[in-house]
Amino acid sequence: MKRAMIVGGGKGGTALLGMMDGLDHMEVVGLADLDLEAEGISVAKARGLQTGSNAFTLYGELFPAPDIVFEATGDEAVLADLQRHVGVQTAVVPAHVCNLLYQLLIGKDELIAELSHQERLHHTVFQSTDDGMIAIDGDEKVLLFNQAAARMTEIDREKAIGNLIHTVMPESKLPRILSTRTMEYNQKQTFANGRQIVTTRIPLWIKDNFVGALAVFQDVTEMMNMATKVTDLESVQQLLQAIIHSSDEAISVVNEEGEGLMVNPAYSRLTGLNEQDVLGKPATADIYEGESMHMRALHTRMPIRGTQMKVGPHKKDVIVNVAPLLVNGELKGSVGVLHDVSEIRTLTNELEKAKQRIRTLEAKYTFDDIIGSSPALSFAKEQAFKSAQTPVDVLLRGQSGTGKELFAHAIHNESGRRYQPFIRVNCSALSPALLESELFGYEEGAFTGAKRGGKRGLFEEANDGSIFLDEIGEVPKETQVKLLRVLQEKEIVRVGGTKASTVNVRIIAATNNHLEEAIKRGDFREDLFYRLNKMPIFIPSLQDRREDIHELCQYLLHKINQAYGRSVLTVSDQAMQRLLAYEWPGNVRELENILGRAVIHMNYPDQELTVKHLPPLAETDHTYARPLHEYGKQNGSLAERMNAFEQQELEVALAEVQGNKTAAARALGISVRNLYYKLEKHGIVRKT
Ligand SMILES: Nc1ncnc2c1ncn2[C@@H]1O[C@H](COP(=O)(O)OP(=O)(O)OP(=O)(O)O)[C@@H](O)[C@H]1O
Repeated sequence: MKRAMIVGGGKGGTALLGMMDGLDHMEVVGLADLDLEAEGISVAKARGLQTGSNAFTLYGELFPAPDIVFEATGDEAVLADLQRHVGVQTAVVPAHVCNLLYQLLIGKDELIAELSHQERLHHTVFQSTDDGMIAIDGDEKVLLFNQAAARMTEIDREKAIGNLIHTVMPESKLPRILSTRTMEYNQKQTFANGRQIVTTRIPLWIKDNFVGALAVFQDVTEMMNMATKVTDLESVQQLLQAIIHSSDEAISVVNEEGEGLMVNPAYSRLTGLNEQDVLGKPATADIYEGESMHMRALHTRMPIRGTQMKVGPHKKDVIVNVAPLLVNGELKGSVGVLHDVSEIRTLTNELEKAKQRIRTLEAKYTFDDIIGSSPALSFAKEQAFKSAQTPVDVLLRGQSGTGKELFAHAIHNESGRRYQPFIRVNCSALSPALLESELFGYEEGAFTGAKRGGKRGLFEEANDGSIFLDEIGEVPKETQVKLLRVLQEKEIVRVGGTKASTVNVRIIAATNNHLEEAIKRGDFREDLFYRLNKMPIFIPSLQDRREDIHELCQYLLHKINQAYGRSVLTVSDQAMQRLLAYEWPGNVRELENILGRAVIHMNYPDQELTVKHLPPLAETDHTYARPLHEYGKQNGSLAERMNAFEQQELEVALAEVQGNKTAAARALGISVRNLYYKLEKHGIVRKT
């Protein structure tokens, strides 16, 4: 058995020590190394071998002396000296052989032990962590694939381990680390199944040896989704804020505690308070006078509308609407909208003005709406049309329902005052006292119940426009004086007042009364009559213009169809005969009523109005423009027949000259006075 000594306690020496364990013919007796802490020294000591830092010393101490000295990559010069002085056999083991030996004998075991140790450690860590971990060796084989990795990649662990990473996970970037050997921190990656991860890729070194690469990663899919949602929420919030900010309504929002959360620029403009003054402050911060409606809304969880209060340093009068903010039934705060009362006042004034303008539009008819082309009606229209062009006051005379109001509208609309007010007053509909205060207005305190500040009268309201005094014959005598004053002086005096004020109003009066008789009875002032009667226009009664009945029927049926949603187009010949034969004491209004009633009696799809639809009409003796020869066939005394003839002649003569009495009297060869007498006798005046 040969005795050997090893010089060098590094990897080479350690490797030689291990290798010689298995040799039968050689025994290691000592190991020298300058570094007494070297690995080989520790192993040698553990085996009870002699050790030392100096090869010469150790050689001398070893007895019997060794037969051979091995230099394991140590100092070859030392070895040569040793051989020369001591005469011992020496051998140099080259460095790469030493490394190989180490790898083979010790390093490999150690690596395996290390790996298995690490694997155990890793196994515990790997499997218990939520982080995914994948490790590959230098050949790209999967060494580690923990449960979290399997869950995130949806790849079976058993199928992954031992296989090449790119066959298991083609998208893996770990092979890159094998070539770069550089760590990659927090890299974003998307797996084949769509899950998003953030991974850190680590090169694996064991001692100086590069052995593979490890990836440690977290699934951030949920986080990314959350982040998107948060971003969405943020943009919704931004959108809401932008809406609130762009609103012209003053808005304030408080949280569930009643602390200011948001106000918009309109709020600041109205209250004079900015964000710093209210945000995070109690809801009462902006109130100068009144109770906080925010707090009440939060307390009651009910909206509150129309509360008046004063806000801000300028004590602005506002009306507040507040509503609680409930999200899924949970109270989140309250939102308030403030309205400037002064703005509301302005709006009210505007509304009043608009109302007045609408009232002027109440003069809705024009001459085109006056239907009929009979000479009598055409004459009246002509007169009215002409007078419309002048400022003259007009007196419309005619039976009830002949269209006097229609004429009044048409005159106003044809005049230069068409864009100014048109006020209609029915003088018979108001009590004498009320009529006077309505027409002329009153001063404050004029009577009990008079409004503070007094009230404008209708003449004042109609200033620059026209006033239509319907049923002028019904005006009480006391008021007639005042009317005369307006007509003559264009001045009014309010009830209870003394001061006269000027008005610029055209008067269009109407009556179906025989005013001349009223004068005789003392009921109507003569001076007023003559003043009004400067421009009288006689509207012919319907029985005096039966030729218009056809045209009127068409027009009125159209009007009724529109009102009742019907489509009646014609009147049968027989029904028309009936209508033509009737006396029409109620004139066009009565015709409209009769047709309306008939249409109601018709079945829905019927388009022709026949006799059966007509309500009973009182037959009349007055036949219109009956041919002369037919008079001979009439019954009655000569006086009666002459009477009827005279009436017929008067009517024809009047119609031919469009109601002009002077012309009619001339045509008949009688005086105007006599004509009036005869018209009166036959009741024709009342009708025209
Ligand atoms: N020529 C006409 N063309 C069309 N409709 C007419 C005509 N005349 C009268 N009417 C209609 O007959 C109805 C009565 O007319 P209006 O009120 O003008 O008569 P009036 O003479 O003022 O009556 P009253 O003296 O009773 O106030 C209204 O519906 C009106 O539209």
